[in-house]
Amino acid sequence: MTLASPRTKNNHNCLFTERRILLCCAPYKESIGVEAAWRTRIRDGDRLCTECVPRGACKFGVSVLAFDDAAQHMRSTILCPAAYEGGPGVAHGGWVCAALDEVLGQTVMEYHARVVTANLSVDFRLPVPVGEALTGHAWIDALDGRKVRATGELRLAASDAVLARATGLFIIIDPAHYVRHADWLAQQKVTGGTA
Ligand SMILES: CCCCCCCC/C=C\CCCCCCCC(=O)SCCNC(=O)CCNC(=O)[C@H](O)C(C)(C)COP(=O)(O)OP(=O)(O)OC[C@H]1O[C@@H](n2cnc3c(N)ncnc32)[C@H](O)[C@@H]1OP(=O)(O)O
Repeated sequence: MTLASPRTKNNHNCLFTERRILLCCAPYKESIGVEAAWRTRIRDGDRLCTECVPRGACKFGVSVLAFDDAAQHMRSTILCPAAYEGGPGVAHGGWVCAALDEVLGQTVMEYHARVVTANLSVDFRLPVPVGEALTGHAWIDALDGRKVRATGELRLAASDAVLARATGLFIIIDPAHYVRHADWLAQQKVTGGTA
C-alpha cells in the first residue's frame, strides 16, 4: 500500500507554517468551515497545538509522517523525550496518554477541523522506551453526529510490537468553543462558581 505525501519531522515548509497559524490561531475567531462529509479528507500536513507553534515541533516528540488515503490510516513517527522518563529508561504513563491523544487527534483532524478529546482509554501493554524510535498508527472507527471515535497504537519501530493502544471519543466543536470557555472561566472567578 502506498503512503501519500510522506513527511518528515523537519519538513516544516512555508505551506505547513501558514496552515499551522491558520489552524492554531484563527479558528477560534473565525470559521474556516464545517466539514459535513464523512470520509472526506479536508487537508494534509502537520498541525501543532498553540504552545508548540513557535518551536515548530510537537513537545511530546510526535510528528505526522503520512496518511494512507486508501486505508484511512495515519502513521506518525514518535520519540519519547528524556524529559518524560518515568521508570528507568521508560516513559511516564502520562506521556503515553499525551502521545496517543496527539496521534488520534491528528487523525480525526484530517477530517474535522475542530475537535477536542472527550474520552481517551489507554491500554499500557508494555513499557515504552525513552529515546527509541516509535511509530503511531491511528484510524477512525465511526462518526455519529458530533462524535468521532478513533483507535490508535504506539509501536516499537524496530519490530512493530504494540506497546500501547487507545480508543478515543472526539467531539466536533464550533468556533466559539474557546471563547465560551474564557467567558465561563471569567464568570467562575467572579462568582466563585456559585452563580
Ligand atoms: C489541546 C487542545 C487542542 C486544540 C486544537 C488546537 C489546534 C491543534 C492542532 C493540532 C493538534 C493535534 C491533535 C491534538 C489532539 C489533542 C486534543 C485534546 O487533547 S483537546 C483537550 C482535552 N479536551 C478538552 O479539553 C475537552 C473538555 N470538554 C469539553 O469541552 C466538553 O465536555 C465537550 C466539548 C467535549 C462536550 O461538551 P458540549 O457541551 O459541546 O457537548 P455535549 O452535549 O456535552 O456532548 C456531545 C455529545 O458527546 C457525548 N459526550 C461528551 N463527553 C463524553 C464522554 N466523556 N464520554 C462519552 N460521551 C461523551 C455527549 O453525551 C453528547 O452525546 P449525544 O449528542 O447526546 O449523543
